[in-house]
Amino acid sequence: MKILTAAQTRQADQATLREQNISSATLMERAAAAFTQWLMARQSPAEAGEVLVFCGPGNNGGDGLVAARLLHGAGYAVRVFELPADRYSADFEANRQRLPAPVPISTVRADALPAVPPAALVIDALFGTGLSRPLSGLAAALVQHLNQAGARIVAVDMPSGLLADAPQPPDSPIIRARHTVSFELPKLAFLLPQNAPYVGQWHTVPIGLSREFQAAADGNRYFVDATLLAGRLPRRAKFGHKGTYGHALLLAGSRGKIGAALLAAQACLRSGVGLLTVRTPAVGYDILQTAAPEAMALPDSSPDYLSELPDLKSYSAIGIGPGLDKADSARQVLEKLLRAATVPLVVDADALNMLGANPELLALLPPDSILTPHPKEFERLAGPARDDYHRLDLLQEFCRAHQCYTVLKGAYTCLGTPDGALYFNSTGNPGMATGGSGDVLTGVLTALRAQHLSALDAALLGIYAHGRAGDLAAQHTGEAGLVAGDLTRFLGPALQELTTAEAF
Ligand SMILES: NC(=O)C1=CN([C@@H]2O[C@H](COP(=O)(O)OP(=O)(O)OC[C@H]3O[C@@H](n4cnc5c(N)ncnc54)[C@H](O)[C@@H]3O)[C@@H](O)[C@H]2O)[C@@H](O)CC1
Ligand SMILES: [K+]
Repeated sequence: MKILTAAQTRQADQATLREQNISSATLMERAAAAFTQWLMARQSPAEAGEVLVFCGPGNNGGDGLVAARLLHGAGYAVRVFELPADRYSADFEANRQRLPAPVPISTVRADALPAVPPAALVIDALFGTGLSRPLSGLAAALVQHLNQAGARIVAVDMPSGLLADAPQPPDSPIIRARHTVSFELPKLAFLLPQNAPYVGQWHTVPIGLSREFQAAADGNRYFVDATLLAGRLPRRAKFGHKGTYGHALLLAGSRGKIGAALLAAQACLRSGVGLLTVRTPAVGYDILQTAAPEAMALPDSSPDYLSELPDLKSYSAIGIGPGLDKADSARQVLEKLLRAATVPLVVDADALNMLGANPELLALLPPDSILTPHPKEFERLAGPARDDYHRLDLLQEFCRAHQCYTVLKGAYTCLGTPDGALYFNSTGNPGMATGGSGDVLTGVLTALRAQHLSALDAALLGIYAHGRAGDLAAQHTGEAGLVAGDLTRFLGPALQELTTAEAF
């Protein structure tokens, strides 16, 4: 799905009203009802305790007023507090009128901020996508007051004070929500680590926003879900043979890091490749032949580090990096590979660090290569980022400048493309923050590229299936117990879920 900006969200709102011939009040009722249902499914009136709804002057506040009415109707103990303002939105005014008389409503005053018991449930409906600048004055004081109260906060659409798609100055007052319940689509802000203390866990609830508008909207930021991947992974052909599914080469491993080569190899084998050859230093030969008998091993003459580039003519894709170490001989192998390769490359780990240390090599990257840095490796490639937003700018610039695909690994792994698009992955869990996870990803991506998928399809399917394998594995191991080898076991089911169904 697309990630819309705050301005586009407003336009989507208007398009929905026109398309469905409904009033803005109806859409607000629908949105607030979806929010309320989400809340009621998780907190009974007894569990919620006193529900304090804080409303700003716009439509976010209007959502809060509708939620207050619906919660009161369902037996929750509700109080409403509104921010003083010169002007309230029309739908705010209308819903203030509709608030049932037993629900107390008061105006927030700077000299007497309302008491917020720690056991209360706070609904933050102060500001949503209409926020145009950091909060100041009474709104800022109220946000700080609410954050300090220690009560559970559930934010409507956005934690108030956070901008949907732009950074704000450090120390701007922002609600620290435990949950943020947003409408239809996630906001860019939710996907960046620096905003996690404010957003808490985020959820989306459907409100029937115009599909046509979403499909046609300009923009190059996407949230990678199963719908976006539909049709990208073909079924295997009945009369296919191992030659149909490509021959991958992995250049990986060094003494003490043969495990990285092995994990990449196992992941590659589990991702549908027809044939796999692994080039390791001689120390890896017996290990690979024993632990991954399906792969062919092609040992280097050097015992501990790669030193020679093998003949490349048999391979349909090549992955380099896992466990390589920073030996000079391995750097020379990388350079020779960059000069010689005519097939897609996947570049990871120490191979990326070598590119960072020798930026002139970046010019040799074959077009449509996929790079898979974590943020530290990316910093070595593209320089330091001021914040998470600036890192995305650097990612776009880097991919454009080097005409490559870059998978910036993290909680919402972000794929940058040569044309400047950003794709945020939706799968995965913190259990995957463990040694070897990245080696597995390199194996998956190399396998998908070897099978002649485009760089975009391979990268999207690869990051999603890798995270999904992590989610399936964690159902068995828990997050803390997850090791990278578990991922390889669940790649098959993860890819199967994505495989295009046979048309009738
Ligand atoms: N787009 C959608 O799909 C829907 C949006 N709805 C709600 O409408 C919200 C957007 O409503 P609005 O556009 O009215 O915007 P908001 O309610 O987010 O805020 C706008 C109000 O805040 C004031 N304001 C903005 N920045 C401020 C600042 N820094 N300090 C003090 N005041 C400030 C504005 O003057 C205006 O009065 C969404 O977040 C959502 O909660 C729903 O009701 C219906 C569906
Ligand atoms: K809010």
